[in-house]
Amino acid sequence: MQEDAKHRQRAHIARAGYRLDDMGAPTGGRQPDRYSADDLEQRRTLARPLLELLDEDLVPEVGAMLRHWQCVLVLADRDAVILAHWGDSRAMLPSHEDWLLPGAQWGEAQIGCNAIGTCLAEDDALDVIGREHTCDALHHLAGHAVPVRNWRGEVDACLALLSDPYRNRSSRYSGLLQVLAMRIENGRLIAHYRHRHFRLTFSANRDDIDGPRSGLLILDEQGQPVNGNSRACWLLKLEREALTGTTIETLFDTSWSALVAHGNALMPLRVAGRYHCYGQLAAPDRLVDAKGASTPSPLSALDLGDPRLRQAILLAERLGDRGIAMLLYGETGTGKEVFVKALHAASRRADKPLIAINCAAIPDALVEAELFGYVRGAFTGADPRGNPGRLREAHGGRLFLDEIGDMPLPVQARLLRALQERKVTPLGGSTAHPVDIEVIAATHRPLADEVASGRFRADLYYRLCGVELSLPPLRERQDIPALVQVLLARLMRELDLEATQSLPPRASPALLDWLCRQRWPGNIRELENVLRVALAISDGPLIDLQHLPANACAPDAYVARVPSTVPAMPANRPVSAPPAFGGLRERLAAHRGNLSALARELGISRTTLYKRLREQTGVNALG
Ligand SMILES: Nc1ncnc2c1ncn2[C@@H]1O[C@H](COP(=O)(O)OP(=O)(O)OP(=O)(O)O)[C@@H](O)[C@H]1O
Repeated sequence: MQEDAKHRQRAHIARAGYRLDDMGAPTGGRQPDRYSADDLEQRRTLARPLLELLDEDLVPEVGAMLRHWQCVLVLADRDAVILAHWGDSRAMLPSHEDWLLPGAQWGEAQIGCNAIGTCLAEDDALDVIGREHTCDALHHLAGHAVPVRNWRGEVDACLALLSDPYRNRSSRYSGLLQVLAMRIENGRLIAHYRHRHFRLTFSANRDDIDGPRSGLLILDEQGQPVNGNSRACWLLKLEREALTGTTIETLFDTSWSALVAHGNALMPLRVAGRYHCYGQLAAPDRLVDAKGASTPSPLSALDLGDPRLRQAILLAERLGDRGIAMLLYGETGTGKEVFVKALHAASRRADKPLIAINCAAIPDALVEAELFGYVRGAFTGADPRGNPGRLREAHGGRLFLDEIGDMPLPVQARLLRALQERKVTPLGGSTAHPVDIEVIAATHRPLADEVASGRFRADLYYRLCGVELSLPPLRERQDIPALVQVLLARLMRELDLEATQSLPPRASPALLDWLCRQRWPGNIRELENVLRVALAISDGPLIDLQHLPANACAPDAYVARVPSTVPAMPANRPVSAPPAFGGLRERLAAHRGNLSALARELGISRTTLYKRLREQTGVNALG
């Protein structure tokens, strides 16, 4: 086994030599190149969950060990760029200090054979000691590195321990790195699947079933394996991709129902008739939740690092269950609906209905019936069976009144009464039905202005506005790189590219820079559309400027879609800056009246488009 490891190690270093011969190996003692502060910031933003996991959980546990061993723990990203380091930098020669600064590039192309760059090139754990380094400046260094995997099993970072070769304790360093890498891989898998999937951990050692060295399989609700950690693949002698083609029965000589019947108790298993082990099943958090255990809020999943969005999330988390009406501000496409769904899912009413009504999308004459319902035969054209209305449908749960500013004045008076009395009387009826609902309303324009101009009732405004939350426009968000990554991962699933593309899509630094500088009148919806096309055009995992759709390619043309007079947003107060949608009727004609196609082109929702058409032309675009 040890011989095997030595052989692999020699093979890695030999292959590095061939690669470097091809590239023209750098030698000497020059300082490593460093990325600019902006680029580094983007890289650190993308790696934020990983950095937090290390900072908050792992490093505090191993910090004493690092000090005792006088070594430095280093995290580098997929491109071998140093993101952070911890520990005792006395392990390094003083002349090495710059080599550890965040942004330093340890790729083979930059500094030749070294633990970090070569580990990432080989996708395998590796030691590079003393003179095995290409650069003489590193001859007084011992490096040990392991690849770090994401939930898909792909290497997206590298952890290394660096020390003085005379203090080097190779086997201990490698052991520690392996445990850290396994904990990271397991943590990322669990975080990704925890809400909807079962987790089966298995190990020959019953006392170590919770340990990082146990196999971990992710199973869907029918018990079908969908993913697993590297250890599970090794124990089951399967490639990760092959897991989805197996069943519990073939893997463990037991049935899914037998596993479920054991609940979360430890149970003996046999790995495909070969050897005995122990297994333990954990239910999805969604199911555990129902039994009262606490899980992270789905709202916090929206927090990618923007301070204003974080403030809205914190407020919503604190006040979501206190019966306080909330008024949500945000331009079109900033994610108001996504936010409300997450808020509801995070609240105590999560298993009760969330009923949404878009006041802008319903003809004025029907809003009242839609909200309050009607009895049989209340008016011509009504459903002969009557209709309970949206307020009663939301009973026990939450009512989301989107585009509240468009609610007709007479309906506002009725809504106020219903909210105060907590009772609803359907149109044409005489019985008042009690309703218990939380209310959240959303608007893209300041409701206070609507009140001042007499288009919105002041008393209803105060009733709805227990607390104001605002979602920042995309152009002001500070977490665009992280959001791009989230959107790319989702679009990859949506476009079904997972089967054909093994690496997760990644935006190039140039593209991220460009995306961060746009005005985005259609906000996240528009960004999503641009990325959807770019992902479809690109034929590999790296999405770059040349993959942008034609209308976005020329940055000037793209920015010019929004007049330069668009006012800057005040820091804390979201004000709608409606994009310039001139010539809508002509554009609609060009799409042969297809509203969805035009909405897609403009990066706005169909509802917003419909409203803009009404505002511009005074004509009902649908009719
Ligand atoms: N945090 C997020 N992560 C990923 N996608 C998001 C996020 N927020 C919004 N989106 C996406 O952006 C698009 C617009 O979101 P949403 O419909 O919630 O915005 P909105 O503010 O309600 O828009 P409108 O006012 O036009 O109805 C959707 O496709 C949604 O999936």
